[in-house]
Amino acid sequence: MSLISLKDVSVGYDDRQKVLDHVNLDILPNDFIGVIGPNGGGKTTLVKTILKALPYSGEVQYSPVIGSDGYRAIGYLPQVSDIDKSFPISVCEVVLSGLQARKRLFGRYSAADKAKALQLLDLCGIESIARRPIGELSGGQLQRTLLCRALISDPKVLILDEPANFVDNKFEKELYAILRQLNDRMAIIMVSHDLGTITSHVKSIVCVNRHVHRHNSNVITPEQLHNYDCPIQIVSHGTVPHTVLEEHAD
Ligand SMILES: Nc1ncnc2c1ncn2[C@@H]1O[C@H](COP(=O)(O)OP(=O)(O)OP(=O)(O)O)[C@@H](O)[C@H]1O
Repeated sequence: MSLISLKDVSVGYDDRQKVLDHVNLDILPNDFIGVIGPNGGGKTTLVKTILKALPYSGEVQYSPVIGSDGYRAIGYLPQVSDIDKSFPISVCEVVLSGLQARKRLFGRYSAADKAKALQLLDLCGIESIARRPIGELSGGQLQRTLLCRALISDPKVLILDEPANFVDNKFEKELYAILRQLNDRMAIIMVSHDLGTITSHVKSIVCVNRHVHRHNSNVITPEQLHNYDCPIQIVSHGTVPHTVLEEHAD
């Protein structure tokens, strides 16, 4: 059964062309989806629509497991550039804020909540900076902090928007190992421009370029790439095999 179901969903920011056009997509338990597409193709818009954070037409249905507002059941790691680092709050407080409804920032936390936050910070290798204000963090430290915040409510769906931006190669490897473990108990949706890397970690691929196509495999064939309206560049890392595809016209 789907955890989240998008039915005939369209989104536009103004009267110009739709950014997402008649999208149908199901998110299933234990999915590990890589969301790829050209710059401006609508990947972040798709994620925000799944979170019901944007006006849309059509239906975004949450299963009873997710609840009516998705609060707690959907963990979200936004792009680091979306975060206001001038806000006077510590790393630990940011992580704990993942237990609050999105509209509230501060609340009372139990000793167990705080222990959980420290455990997650330890998992991500940043327990030593738990008290540091977020204004003093590097991009990679902030990224890890936001990952802990997304995980503290034990979500059923974890959504990551470009999680490997800013993190170093070492933590990127650790991150994928952590995600593999988490995938045993939660669906994961990961936006990335780095097609070569994500195809070796995800189970399925969703291509977004105004339209959305889901491929239930982590291998993309040249035929499937016809769904894009632009040339594709594939970047290879280390031992990840890469394929160079011809430019296609449509
Ligand atoms: N708040 C907004 N107001 C108006 N237009 C927007 C807004 N957010 C996004 N857009 C436009 O919607 C389109 C899709 O943007 P979106 O950020 O979803 O794409 P993306 O695939 O995530 O891009 P990128 O790979 O560059 O992060 C772009 O043309 C963008 O300019």
